Amino acid sequence: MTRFPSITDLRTACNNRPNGDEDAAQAATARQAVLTKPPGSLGRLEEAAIRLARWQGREKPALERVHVLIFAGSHGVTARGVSAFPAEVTAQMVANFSAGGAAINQLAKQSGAILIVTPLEIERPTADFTQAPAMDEADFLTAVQTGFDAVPEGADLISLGEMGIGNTTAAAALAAALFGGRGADWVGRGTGVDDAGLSRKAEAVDAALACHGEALSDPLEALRRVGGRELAAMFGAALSARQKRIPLLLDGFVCGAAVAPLARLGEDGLAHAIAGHVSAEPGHRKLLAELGLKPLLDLDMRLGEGSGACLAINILRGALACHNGMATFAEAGVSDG
Ligand SMILES: Cc1cc2ncn([C@H]3O[C@H](COP(=O)(O)O)[C@@H](O)[C@H]3O)c2cc1C
Ligand SMILES: O=C(O)c1cccnc1
Repeated sequence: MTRFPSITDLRTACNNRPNGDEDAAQAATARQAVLTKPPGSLGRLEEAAIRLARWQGREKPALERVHVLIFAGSHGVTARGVSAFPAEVTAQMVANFSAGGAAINQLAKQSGAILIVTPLEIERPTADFTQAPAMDEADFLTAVQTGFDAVPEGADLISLGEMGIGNTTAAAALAAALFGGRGADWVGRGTGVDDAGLSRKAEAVDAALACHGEALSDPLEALRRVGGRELAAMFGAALSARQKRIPLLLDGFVCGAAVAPLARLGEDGLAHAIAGHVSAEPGHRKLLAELGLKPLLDLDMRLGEGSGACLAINILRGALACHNGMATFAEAGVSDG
């Protein structure tokens, strides 16, 4: 069992990044070339099937055990008026998830996935990161460990998501820490703040950058100082999926920012990840460009909860239905040009 009693242990674990199965990827690539269609005509569905093959370690991947993991956390930065909704909504939405009433409940059911919601001390907000680190080391490591442990051995796919009022501001601060720029370059309207709210978000990010300074050049420190518990948990889950060689489906801006430290710790850090969608939060498109990821869907969604990723499971199912079920030119007696 992997444990992170200290940041040093976590740092060491982050260097354990097994590669995918190149033989399985080669076999899947060869199979795509002989299926009854013009080469490349299924576009990015072909790429997706090959990526699933690489990380599941088999020529014909499956999506039987798909887990949607949602993490929830509360944010001290909400005191700065950075969300259109009050901080209590986080706990209220966690109750709504349990009752089955949220968008993610419907989408998880519809996509044939198992939904697991993990609240991370939602009654205890992080510190306001414009003035102090959001989490102390123990708090941070507990959140990362919780996310790490939430990934089951033998899953076919892990799809990530979050709930946490104020967390688009944390995501913007983290993106600025990791990729440069100021608050105004990364903030968006989140739940729907007005122009004054948008300015307060940019100011909060700039204040955080000034407060933490050089410490933010370390990706793990950036996540601890300006992230949040649910972001740390998503990071832990992404690391765990990598170590278990399970493909990972990413949601929107908050999810993307949370796992981005893995890409900063090593160039191939997110090699097992697929971007489910691009959210309407403007920073997300920039973030995906920085990460070199192309989203499967672009539907102007800006909900979070893992909703965009969960919808994209259906696209992956389509990709695999073709990849696994189609006849080859030889089998069907179709002339292959
Ligand atoms: C009812 C409701 C349900 C949600 N589900 C996800 N979010 C999303 O909105 C929040 C981030 O936006 P901001 O940074 O503006 O607070 C996160 O909780 C995110 O998951 C929701 C927000 C609300 C209000
Ligand atoms: O893209 C996201 O992750 C997002 C956007 C708006 C609100 N919550 C999350």
